[in-house]
Amino acid sequence: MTLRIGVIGVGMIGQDHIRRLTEVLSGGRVVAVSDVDHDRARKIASALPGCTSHVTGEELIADPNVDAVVVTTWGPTHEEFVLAAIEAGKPVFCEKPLATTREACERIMSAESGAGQRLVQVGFMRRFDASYRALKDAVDSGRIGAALMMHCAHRMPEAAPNYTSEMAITDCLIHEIDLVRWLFNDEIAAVRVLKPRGNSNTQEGVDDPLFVLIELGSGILVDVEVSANIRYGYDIRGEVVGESGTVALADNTDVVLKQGAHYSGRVPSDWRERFIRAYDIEFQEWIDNLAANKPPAGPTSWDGYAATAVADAAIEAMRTGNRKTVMLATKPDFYQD
Ligand SMILES: NC(=O)c1ccc[n+]([C@@H]2O[C@H](COP(=O)([O-])OP(=O)(O)OC[C@H]3O[C@@H](n4cnc5c(N)ncnc54)[C@H](O)[C@@H]3O)[C@@H](O)[C@H]2O)c1
Ligand SMILES: O[C@H]1[C@H](O)[C@@H](O)[C@H](O)[C@@H](O)[C@H]1O
Repeated sequence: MTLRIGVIGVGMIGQDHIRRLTEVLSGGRVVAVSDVDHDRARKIASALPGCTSHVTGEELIADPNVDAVVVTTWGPTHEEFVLAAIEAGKPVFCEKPLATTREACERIMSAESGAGQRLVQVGFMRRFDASYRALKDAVDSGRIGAALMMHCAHRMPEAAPNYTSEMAITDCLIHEIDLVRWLFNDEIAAVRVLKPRGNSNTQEGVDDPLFVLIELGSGILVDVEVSANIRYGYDIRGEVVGESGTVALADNTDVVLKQGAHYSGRVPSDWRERFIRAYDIEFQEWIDNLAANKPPAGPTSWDGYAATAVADAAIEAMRTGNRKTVMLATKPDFYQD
């Protein structure tokens, strides 16, 4: 059976996901699209066989030909579409963030648990990345002893013109927030945000880079550099320091060139290149689970909530310069593994 998928929001990542669902993966087909930019939606639909363009996301969700929904609109609009999909009883894959406030995430969790079935998966694709999975295997194997610290870097070559200091947290750091919760199977207890000397490549009024210190419940400390305008490429780094060894993500280059007494490799140009396989695996597993009538097995609404709650705390920490404790609700039984 082919899963008939509707995509709401056909901008950069929406189009990239449509490409993979159409050209790379099996078992799914994009049958409907929608975007506030109606012309863009119509254009995308006309290039896909048997695809309808809907004027609103709600119309798309109500379309009886749509079995499952992908939400790739701007963050503040995610809540309404995720809630509408839950209301319609349709599985929904929502790009990060699940929603932009913790209250909105709570409303989603309450609607989903009220519906009595897991319908939501959040697009934290690093959990599906081969390098991060190998990093987790190494940590879980105990070969480096207990993990004590982690150093991360989230480096982008050039921020979009609408980039703000808050987006460094809600759009970028949110990946590390989810990642360390998953990697160490623990919740984040507190966060601090420091502002190093500013990068002169960055727009006036934007704090870039940021240096973030995350404390996990177990006492593991994680530092994250978020650099939005580092020019040389899109570079995602991570090294876990254990009691008797370290394990780090390797550089993602296919070859190392040695020439003229130098060696070099490729640095990805953006997230599409760096995580291309992770997104493929994320979506193939999502389709396969739904086709087998199983609930989605990726990041849940609880994960989306926890990440947004930590991001809220980090924004407050950035504003005040102080350490901010993270207050999480009790994890509902519905989301216990
Ligand atoms: N997981 C990742 O690595 C990753 C990468 C990029 C983007 N994202 C997330 O995906 C989402 C989209 O990002 P993007 O870079 O594609 O942005 P984008 O601006 O390129 O595309 C967003 C699209 O949504 C449309 N849209 C906005 N509000 C809408 C609404 N109410 N109804 C219908 N359409 C609407 C816009 O017109 C636009 O076409 C964001 O939440 C972003 O954080 C995740
Ligand atoms: O929206 C993008 C995307 O989520 C990328 O994965 C992340 O590295 C970028 O920082 C962010 O701006």
